[in-house]
Amino acid sequence: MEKIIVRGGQRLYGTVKVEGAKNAVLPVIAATLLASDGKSVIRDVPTLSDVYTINEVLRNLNAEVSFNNNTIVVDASRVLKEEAPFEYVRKMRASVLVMGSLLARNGRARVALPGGCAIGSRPIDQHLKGFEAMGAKVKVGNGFIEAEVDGRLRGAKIYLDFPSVGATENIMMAATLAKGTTIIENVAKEPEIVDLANFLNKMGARVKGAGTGTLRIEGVDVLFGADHNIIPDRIEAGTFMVAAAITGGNVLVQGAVPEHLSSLIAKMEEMGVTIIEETDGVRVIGPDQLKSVDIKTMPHPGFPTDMQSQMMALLLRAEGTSMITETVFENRFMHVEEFRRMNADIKIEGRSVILNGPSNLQGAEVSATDLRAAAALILTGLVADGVTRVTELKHLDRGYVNFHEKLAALGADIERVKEAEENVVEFQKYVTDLNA
Ligand SMILES: CC(=O)N[C@H]1[C@@H](OP(=O)(O)OP(=O)(O)OC[C@H]2O[C@@H](n3ccc(=O)[nH]c3=O)[C@H](O)[C@@H]2O)O[C@H](CO)[C@@H](O)[C@@H]1O
Ligand SMILES: C=C(OP(=O)(O)O)C(=O)O
Repeated sequence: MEKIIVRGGQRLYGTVKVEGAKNAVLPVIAATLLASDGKSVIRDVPTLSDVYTINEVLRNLNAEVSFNNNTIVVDASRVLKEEAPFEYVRKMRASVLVMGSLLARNGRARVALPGGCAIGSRPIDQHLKGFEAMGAKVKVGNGFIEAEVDGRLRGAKIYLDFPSVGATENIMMAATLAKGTTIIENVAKEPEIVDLANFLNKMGARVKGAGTGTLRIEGVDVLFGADHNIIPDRIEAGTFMVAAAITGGNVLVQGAVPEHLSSLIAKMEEMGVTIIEETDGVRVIGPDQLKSVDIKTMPHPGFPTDMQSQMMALLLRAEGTSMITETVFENRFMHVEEFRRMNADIKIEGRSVILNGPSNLQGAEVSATDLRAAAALILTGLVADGVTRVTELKHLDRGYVNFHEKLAALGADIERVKEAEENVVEFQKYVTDLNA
């Protein structure tokens, strides 16, 4: 088992570069299946386990995929298969995003039912409602969802009950090759939706309205491979912004796009953090004492749920009482118990968490409950007294490239070890301290 070991107490200084966005690249890779002619070239792709998983999904569907130097090339021009098995969907829920493309290209798709996960039940009823409105027959049974259409999908008017990111993406992809025009209302407005729409339009699709509440998609007969650069990862950027602020450091987060981060910037400024927009990114300077604030997660441009646990780490250090309310996922507070192990003064009340700060944080052995919780626990370790060991790093590797190395380059006392190596590392530290 691997662990990250953090020794608290170092302020972070320097520059960190943001990778391409996980949540943009996954739907873009799924969209490459729509091209029956030509290759797609996707650049600035982060080397994350989720990316390797979706590449495997595509290869199993008979697409040719190569991944070198942060660039993916996909040739989906051969006849595609139609099934994404449970082995992939279990590893990564975003595998369901191939459904819209497959249905549009093949007229049939079979994808394993995702099931619940550590942050909530996460149904996909809104995706399926969209496919049905476009003429597909959807059947759920034996752990699979099967969707089939006679001939081509047909343009339709669809209203989403909630601005679901995945449903917006899946239905948008399906609609690109439908006969006629599709209008989707109450759609998600996340920057990753805009990135996907831009890629689809480069492929020859006609998508309008991305970034607003309504999408209008005129179906076309054929789509072609296209060349595309993925947008910077706003959640990775936000995580390093919190790392700078929590340690009272001064860090330039290179590649961070301020317009994608406006709710986070506003909340951090309310807490007393200095944020400076520079030409190539965002500089974050942490104050000596953070102020408490209240936060409510919402669909974009509201405060992102994917920054909730990292902000919780920051609020543990703030003076006074703060409240965080989670409205996007019904069960995204699993990390609270782990924070408690680090002596956090924190309690759950329904869909909210109340924090009384600043907590006198202590290093402890903690377990990552999901991807962002993994990052949040490591951030807490940066300011806790003593040593923090974080396990279950498979979650971290889904969304962060070389997280501990990037933090170490900024001055953190952090390393990643296999369990057997840990004793050796501890011994080396002991000898170094003795000689100091
Ligand atoms: C790969 C990716 O991009 N993941 C992001 C995406 O996930 P994902 O696309 O799964 O998130 P959604 O926006 O779809 O889900 C938001 C809420 O809507 C509910 N819902 C969703 C679809 C549906 O058919 N029915 C339904 O009830 C979900 O259970 C959840 O409570 O957006 C989330 C919300 O910003 C982020 O946390 C994830 O990091
Ligand atoms: C919840 C997340 O991702 P996913 O939807 O892929 O589980 C996330 O990125 O924080």
